[in-house]
Amino acid sequence: MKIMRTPIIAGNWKLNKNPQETTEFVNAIKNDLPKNTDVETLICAPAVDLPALIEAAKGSELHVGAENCYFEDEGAYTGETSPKVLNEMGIDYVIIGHSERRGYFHETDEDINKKAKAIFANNMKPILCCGESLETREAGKAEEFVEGQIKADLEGLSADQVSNMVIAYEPIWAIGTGKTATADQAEEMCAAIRKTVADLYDETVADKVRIQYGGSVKPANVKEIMSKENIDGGLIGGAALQPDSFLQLAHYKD
Ligand SMILES: O=C(CO)COP(=O)(O)O
Repeated sequence: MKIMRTPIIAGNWKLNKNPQETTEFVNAIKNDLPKNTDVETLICAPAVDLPALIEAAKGSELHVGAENCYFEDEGAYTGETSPKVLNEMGIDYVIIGHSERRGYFHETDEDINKKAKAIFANNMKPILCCGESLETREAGKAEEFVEGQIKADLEGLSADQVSNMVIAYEPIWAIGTGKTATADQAEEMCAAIRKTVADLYDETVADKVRIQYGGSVKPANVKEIMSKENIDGGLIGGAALQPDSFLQLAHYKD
Protein backbone atom coordinates (compact mmCIF):
# COMPACT_ATOMS: atom_id res chain seq x y z
CA MET A 1 0.00 0.00 0.00
CA LYS A 2 1.43 3.35 -1.07
CA ILE A 3 2.00 5.75 1.84
CA MET A 4 0.42 9.09 1.03
CA ARG A 5 3.03 11.71 0.42
CA THR A 6 1.93 14.71 -1.67
CA PRO A 7 3.23 14.00 -5.18
CA ILE A 8 5.48 16.66 -6.70
CA ILE A 9 5.70 17.20 -10.44
CA ALA A 10 8.58 19.55 -11.18
CA GLY A 11 10.05 21.02 -14.34
CA ASN A 12 13.77 21.67 -14.59
CA TRP A 13 14.10 24.04 -17.49
CA LYS A 14 17.92 23.96 -17.53
CA LEU A 15 19.36 26.66 -19.84
CA ASN A 16 16.15 27.19 -21.80
CA LYS A 17 13.63 30.06 -21.94
CA ASN A 18 13.94 33.81 -21.47
CA PRO A 19 11.81 35.98 -19.15
CA GLN A 20 9.14 36.62 -21.80
CA GLU A 21 8.84 32.91 -22.60
CA THR A 22 8.66 32.24 -18.87
CA THR A 23 5.71 34.60 -18.44
CA GLU A 24 3.94 33.13 -21.47
CA PHE A 25 4.43 29.57 -20.20
CA VAL A 26 3.08 30.33 -16.72
CA ASN A 27 0.12 32.27 -18.10
CA ALA A 28 -0.72 29.27 -20.27
CA ILE A 29 -0.80 26.80 -17.37
CA LYS A 30 -1.68 28.68 -14.23
CA ASN A 31 -5.46 28.37 -14.33
CA ASP A 32 -5.40 24.66 -15.14
CA LEU A 33 -3.05 23.32 -12.47
CA PRO A 34 -4.13 20.67 -9.97
CA LYS A 35 -4.78 21.74 -6.37
CA ASN A 36 -1.61 21.90 -4.37
CA THR A 37 -2.90 19.43 -1.84
CA ASP A 38 -3.50 16.88 -4.59
CA VAL A 39 -0.37 17.26 -6.74
CA GLU A 40 2.23 19.90 -6.00
CA THR A 41 3.57 21.54 -9.15
CA LEU A 42 6.85 23.37 -9.49
CA ILE A 43 8.95 25.04 -12.16
CA CYS A 44 12.67 25.48 -11.59
CA ALA A 45 14.01 28.12 -13.94
CA PRO A 46 17.34 29.78 -14.74
CA ALA A 47 18.22 32.56 -12.27
CA VAL A 48 17.68 35.32 -14.87
CA ASP A 49 14.07 34.15 -15.37
CA LEU A 50 13.13 33.95 -11.68
CA PRO A 51 11.62 37.46 -11.31
CA ALA A 52 9.34 36.74 -14.29
CA LEU A 53 8.48 33.27 -12.95
CA ILE A 54 7.63 34.59 -9.48
CA GLU A 55 5.53 37.45 -10.84
CA ALA A 56 3.57 35.24 -13.25
CA ALA A 57 2.99 32.47 -10.68
CA LYS A 58 1.61 34.83 -8.00
CA GLY A 59 -1.76 33.72 -6.67
CA SER A 60 -1.61 30.39 -8.52
CA GLU A 61 -0.94 26.83 -7.33
CA LEU A 62 2.52 26.81 -8.97
CA HIS A 63 5.60 26.64 -6.77
CA VAL A 64 8.76 28.35 -7.90
CA GLY A 65 12.29 27.02 -7.78
CA ALA A 66 15.87 27.77 -8.75
CA GLU A 67 18.18 25.34 -10.54
CA ASN A 68 21.17 26.04 -8.35
CA CYS A 69 22.57 28.45 -5.78
CA TYR A 70 25.78 29.09 -3.89
CA PHE A 71 26.39 28.08 -0.29
CA GLU A 72 27.33 31.57 0.93
CA ASP A 73 24.72 34.28 1.37
CA GLU A 74 26.99 37.13 0.28
CA GLY A 75 30.59 38.13 -0.33
CA ALA A 76 33.23 38.16 -3.04
CA TYR A 77 31.90 35.27 -5.17
CA THR A 78 31.63 36.67 -8.67
CA GLY A 79 28.84 35.19 -10.71
CA GLU A 80 27.17 33.17 -7.97
CA THR A 81 23.53 33.22 -6.79
CA SER A 82 22.77 33.95 -3.14
CA PRO A 83 20.39 31.58 -1.31
CA LYS A 84 19.45 34.50 0.97
CA VAL A 85 18.31 36.57 -1.98
CA LEU A 86 16.45 33.61 -3.52
CA ASN A 87 14.47 33.33 -0.31
CA GLU A 88 13.81 37.08 -0.19
CA MET A 89 12.48 36.86 -3.74
CA GLY A 90 10.00 34.14 -2.76
CA ILE A 91 11.66 30.98 -4.07
CA ASP A 92 10.41 27.72 -2.50
CA TYR A 93 12.82 25.06 -3.80
CA VAL A 94 16.39 24.88 -5.10
CA ILE A 95 17.77 21.96 -7.12
CA ILE A 96 21.21 20.85 -5.98
CA GLY A 97 23.60 18.20 -7.17
CA HIS A 98 22.18 17.76 -10.65
CA SER A 99 24.46 15.50 -12.67
CA GLU A 100 25.05 18.35 -15.13
CA ARG A 101 26.42 20.47 -12.27
CA ARG A 102 28.44 17.59 -10.86
CA GLY A 103 29.81 16.76 -14.31
CA TYR A 104 30.29 20.03 -16.21
CA PHE A 105 30.91 22.27 -13.19
CA HIS A 106 32.81 19.82 -11.00
CA GLU A 107 30.54 20.15 -7.96
CA THR A 108 31.51 17.81 -5.18
CA ASP A 109 29.38 16.13 -2.51
CA GLU A 110 30.97 18.55 -0.04
CA ASP A 111 29.76 21.56 -2.06
CA ILE A 112 26.32 20.00 -2.38
CA ASN A 113 26.11 19.34 1.34
CA LYS A 114 27.02 22.98 2.08
CA LYS A 115 24.38 24.13 -0.38
CA ALA A 116 21.72 21.95 1.30
CA LYS A 117 22.55 23.56 4.65
CA ALA A 118 22.49 27.07 3.18
CA ILE A 119 19.12 26.42 1.53
CA PHE A 120 17.58 25.23 4.80
CA ALA A 121 19.17 28.15 6.67
CA ASN A 122 17.29 30.40 4.25
CA ASN A 123 13.91 28.69 4.72
CA MET A 124 13.78 26.97 1.35
CA LYS A 125 13.80 23.27 0.47
CA PRO A 126 16.50 21.49 -1.52
CA ILE A 127 15.77 18.99 -4.25
CA LEU A 128 18.84 16.82 -4.04
CA CYS A 129 19.71 14.99 -7.25
CA CYS A 130 21.64 11.76 -7.28
CA GLY A 131 22.23 9.08 -9.86
CA GLU A 132 24.77 6.83 -11.49
CA SER A 133 26.43 6.72 -14.90
CA LEU A 134 25.83 3.88 -17.36
CA GLU A 135 29.33 2.59 -16.61
CA THR A 136 28.58 2.37 -12.89
CA ARG A 137 25.25 0.65 -13.54
CA GLU A 138 26.83 -1.88 -15.88
CA ALA A 139 29.48 -2.59 -13.27
CA GLY A 140 26.64 -3.53 -10.86
CA LYS A 141 27.57 -0.68 -8.53
CA ALA A 142 24.62 1.69 -8.98
CA GLU A 143 23.05 1.26 -5.54
CA GLU A 144 26.37 1.49 -3.74
CA PHE A 145 27.24 4.64 -5.69
CA VAL A 146 23.93 6.41 -5.06
CA GLU A 147 23.99 5.43 -1.39
CA GLY A 148 27.43 7.05 -1.13
CA GLN A 149 26.11 10.27 -2.68
CA ILE A 150 23.12 10.36 -0.31
CA LYS A 151 25.25 9.78 2.78
CA ALA A 152 27.73 12.50 1.84
CA ASP A 153 25.13 15.01 0.69
CA LEU A 154 22.91 14.67 3.78
CA GLU A 155 25.79 14.80 6.27
CA GLY A 156 24.83 16.87 9.31
CA LEU A 157 21.23 17.55 8.24
CA SER A 158 18.58 17.09 10.92
CA ALA A 159 15.78 14.53 10.79
CA ASP A 160 13.29 17.36 10.45
CA GLN A 161 15.17 18.85 7.51
CA VAL A 162 15.43 15.55 5.66
CA SER A 163 11.73 14.84 6.29
CA ASN A 164 10.90 18.06 4.47
CA MET A 165 13.24 17.85 1.51
CA VAL A 166 12.99 16.16 -1.85
CA ILE A 167 15.47 13.67 -3.31
CA ALA A 168 15.51 13.12 -7.07
CA TYR A 169 16.92 9.91 -8.51
CA GLU A 170 18.17 10.71 -11.99
CA PRO A 171 20.24 8.01 -13.67
CA ILE A 172 22.63 9.93 -15.91
CA TRP A 173 22.10 7.50 -18.79
CA ALA A 174 18.37 8.35 -18.87
CA ILE A 175 18.67 12.16 -18.92
CA GLY A 176 17.76 13.76 -22.23
CA THR A 177 18.44 10.49 -24.03
CA GLY A 178 14.87 9.32 -24.48
CA LYS A 179 16.04 6.22 -22.64
CA THR A 180 13.90 5.95 -19.52
CA ALA A 181 14.78 3.67 -16.71
CA THR A 182 11.97 1.15 -16.55
CA ALA A 183 9.45 1.94 -13.85
CA ASP A 184 10.78 -1.11 -11.98
CA GLN A 185 14.40 0.06 -12.22
CA ALA A 186 13.36 3.51 -10.98
CA GLU A 187 11.33 2.00 -8.14
CA GLU A 188 14.16 -0.28 -7.11
CA MET A 189 16.58 2.62 -6.70
CA CYS A 190 14.03 4.91 -5.04
CA ALA A 191 13.33 2.12 -2.53
CA ALA A 192 17.08 1.79 -1.91
CA ILE A 193 17.34 5.55 -1.34
CA ARG A 194 14.46 5.41 1.14
CA LYS A 195 16.19 2.56 2.95
CA THR A 196 19.41 4.60 3.12
CA VAL A 197 17.44 7.45 4.70
CA ALA A 198 15.88 4.98 7.18
CA ASP A 199 19.35 3.69 8.08
CA LEU A 200 20.76 7.21 8.50
CA TYR A 201 17.72 8.55 10.39
CA ASP A 202 14.66 6.38 11.07
CA GLU A 203 11.51 4.97 9.44
CA THR A 204 9.49 8.11 10.17
CA VAL A 205 11.93 10.29 8.24
CA ALA A 206 12.12 7.72 5.44
CA ASP A 207 8.31 7.64 5.21
CA LYS A 208 8.13 11.41 4.94
CA VAL A 209 10.92 12.27 2.49
CA ARG A 210 9.65 12.63 -1.05
CA ILE A 211 11.62 10.90 -3.78
CA GLN A 212 11.27 11.84 -7.43
CA TYR A 213 12.41 10.02 -10.51
CA GLY A 214 13.95 12.03 -13.36
CA GLY A 215 15.16 11.00 -16.81
CA SER A 216 13.01 11.11 -19.95
CA VAL A 217 9.72 11.35 -18.02
CA LYS A 218 6.92 12.28 -20.42
CA PRO A 219 3.12 12.20 -20.56
CA ALA A 220 3.24 8.67 -22.02
CA ASN A 221 5.17 7.11 -19.14
CA VAL A 222 4.37 9.32 -16.13
CA LYS A 223 1.39 7.31 -14.92
CA GLU A 224 3.29 4.05 -14.71
CA ILE A 225 6.26 5.69 -12.99
CA MET A 226 4.00 7.47 -10.50
CA SER A 227 2.18 4.24 -9.66
CA LYS A 228 5.28 2.90 -7.94
CA GLU A 229 5.32 2.72 -4.17
CA ASN A 230 8.50 4.68 -3.54
CA ILE A 231 8.19 7.26 -6.31
CA ASP A 232 6.55 10.50 -5.22
CA GLY A 233 7.17 12.70 -8.20
CA GLY A 234 9.00 13.50 -11.39
CA LEU A 235 11.81 15.94 -12.13
CA ILE A 236 11.32 16.65 -15.77
CA GLY A 237 13.52 18.38 -18.35
CA GLY A 238 12.46 18.23 -21.99
CA ALA A 239 8.78 17.39 -21.44
CA ALA A 240 8.37 20.34 -19.03
CA LEU A 241 9.21 22.96 -21.67
CA GLN A 242 5.79 23.00 -23.37
CA PRO A 243 2.70 24.11 -21.44
CA ASP A 244 0.41 21.34 -22.73
CA SER A 245 2.95 18.62 -21.97
CA PHE A 246 3.57 20.04 -18.46
CA LEU A 247 -0.18 20.13 -17.79
CA GLN A 248 -0.55 16.53 -18.91
CA LEU A 249 2.25 15.53 -16.52
CA ALA A 250 0.68 17.53 -13.68
CA HIS A 251 -2.68 15.83 -14.31
CA TYR A 252 -1.25 12.30 -14.54
CA LYS A 253 -3.93 11.09 -12.12
CA ASP A 254 -6.85 12.16 -14.34
O1 LIG B 1 17.67 16.11 -15.95
C1 LIG B 1 16.46 15.99 -15.91
C2 LIG B 1 15.66 16.77 -14.96
O2 LIG B 1 16.45 17.35 -13.99
C3 LIG B 1 15.75 15.08 -16.85
O3 LIG B 1 15.77 15.62 -18.11
P1 LIG B 1 14.88 14.95 -19.28
O4 LIG B 1 13.47 14.87 -18.74
O5 LIG B 1 15.01 15.92 -20.43
O6 LIG B 1 15.47 13.61 -19.54
